[in-house]
Amino acid sequence: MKTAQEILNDPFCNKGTAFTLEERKALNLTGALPSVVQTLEEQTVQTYKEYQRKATDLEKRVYLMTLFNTNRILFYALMSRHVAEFMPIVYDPTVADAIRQYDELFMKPQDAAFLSIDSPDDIEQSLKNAAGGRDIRLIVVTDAEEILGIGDWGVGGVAISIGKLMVYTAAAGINPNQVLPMVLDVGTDNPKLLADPLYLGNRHLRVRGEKYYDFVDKFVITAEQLFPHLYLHWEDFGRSNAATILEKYQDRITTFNDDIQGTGIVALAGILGALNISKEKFVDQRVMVFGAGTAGVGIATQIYEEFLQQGLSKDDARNRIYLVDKQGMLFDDTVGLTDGQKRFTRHRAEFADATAFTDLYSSVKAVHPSILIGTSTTPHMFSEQVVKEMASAVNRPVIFPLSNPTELAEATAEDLIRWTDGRALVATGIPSAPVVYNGVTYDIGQANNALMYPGLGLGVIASTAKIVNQSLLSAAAHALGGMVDTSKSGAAVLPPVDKLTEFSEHIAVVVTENAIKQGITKEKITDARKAVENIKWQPKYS
Ligand SMILES: NC(=O)c1ccc[n+]([C@@H]2O[C@H](COP(=O)([O-])OP(=O)(O)OC[C@H]3O[C@@H](n4cnc5c(N)ncnc54)[C@H](O)[C@@H]3O)[C@@H](O)[C@H]2O)c1
Ligand SMILES: O=C(O)C[C@H](O)C(=O)O
Ligand SMILES: [Mn+2]
Repeated sequence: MKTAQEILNDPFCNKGTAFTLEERKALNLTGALPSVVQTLEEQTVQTYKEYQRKATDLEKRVYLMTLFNTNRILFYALMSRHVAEFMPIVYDPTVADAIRQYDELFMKPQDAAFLSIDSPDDIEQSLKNAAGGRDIRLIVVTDAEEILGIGDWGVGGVAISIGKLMVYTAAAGINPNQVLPMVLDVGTDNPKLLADPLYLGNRHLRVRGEKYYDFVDKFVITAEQLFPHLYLHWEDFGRSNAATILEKYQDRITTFNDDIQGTGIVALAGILGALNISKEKFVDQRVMVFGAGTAGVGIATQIYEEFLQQGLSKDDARNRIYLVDKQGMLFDDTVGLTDGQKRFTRHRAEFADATAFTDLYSSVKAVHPSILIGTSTTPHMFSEQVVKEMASAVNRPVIFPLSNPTELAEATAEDLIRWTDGRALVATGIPSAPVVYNGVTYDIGQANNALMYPGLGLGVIASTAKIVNQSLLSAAAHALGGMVDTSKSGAAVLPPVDKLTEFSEHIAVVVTENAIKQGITKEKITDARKAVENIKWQPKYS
């Protein structure tokens, strides 16, 4: 039998003051708690009051993490009542501050697994230790080379895995007893961390090449053996490794890259929502993606797939997509292209003066895209000049500055609405307040993969899908893209985050139906809605 201290210090079974008198007696907790017995509701009132007293977002976050480490049911009961308010605190953008200060703020590992490339023989035992005998169904793993847009943060990047999983549970009811946040500590190329005496990770440069891929492979094989029902989510890997890893595993195991695929489908959903409002046709759009890295190429891929689905030939689909990166517009003879970029390059012969397109403005001027997406990690690049040039040729320009966190966004929603005289259909990566312009209130959708991955994940797990393929991703994008209120002027292109739990469940059901239809489920599932409802976890004391 566990001691009082073991029970009260285990966030998975601690109820704190909600232990009834009978439970206290049976579990040897009598006298180990103040005498009043509270309900879960009363506990959420108390903790929310205390939360509101915290002065800064980082203090709020530290408080919530303490609650998370103390009583997981109470944490999720509270978060489920305040999803939209807590998202920017436990997740983006405040998670970026927590990652930058990981070593200074460190108190507890928050049930994460830390795998070190310096001791690959410890992988199995480390995973077992972190799982503690739990039946793990979902891992979010990062190697932290490209955290949001803030670069390499080494072992501290584990906080993004933890944050993503908090959203999985709060939004979609993924059972928190069945998840494992992880970091692959393969070193860091961040000179600040390498020189910091407080740094908690491996103090050497990133290991690359064969040794890195062998380590990743050993992790995947071991995790698949230990956890036979695993859904493996990759987060914030660097530009070259992210795509290589996804391509290696996506046809073999149930796996997903959030930055490539999650971002691709949320951007597509936002575009479908925008076109519902403008009443324009998808196949008529010209798309420019600025910042053609992991997310940018992922978005281009989903848009390309949608063009194909809507009847365009491969060539016609490609011809509607333009990538712009540091070199300017990407052509087939551009130096330093990634494999992903090569799929969407243009021919210089298409333009009279193609040598001139070395920046975003000249590229926009040449093409006049109807859709402009930013995943460049570079703030202010959607300048007044760029936006006005685009808007001079397009009636309802669709403009999504998606770089995170806040300070890296290519533009603010407010500027975009103002510069286009209210014509732009805008979504941003981080939450944006509504913009009031000329008497109209413009609600701004949040095109963050957090709108998609929880529902997709719930559907994948509920359906026991063997793989996450293009059909499943498209189904998820369409499930979300159809949910805009087109009747109201100034409507957002995506549904609001305070409806996240509702639409995540809808996405999950659609994904499950799709997996059943494709015949890619491991178990025989017939009723999609029931399968989803059956696995949804609720934050309630048993
Ligand atoms: N909203 C979302 O859901 C979401 C999802 C994923 C990524 N993102 C954001 O997108 C950004 C990129 O993430 P990533 O994982 O693709 O990173 P990445 O490093 O893979 O890609 C960034 C790309 O931008 C290019 N770039 C850098 N500076 C540039 C400049 N001045 N001009 C043009 N291109 C430039 C780089 O060369 C690279 O190709 C980040 O800020 C991230 O937070 C947002
Ligand atoms: O983490 C986010 O907010 C979205 C995305 O995965 C990113 O890397 O920016
Ligand atoms: Mn990410």
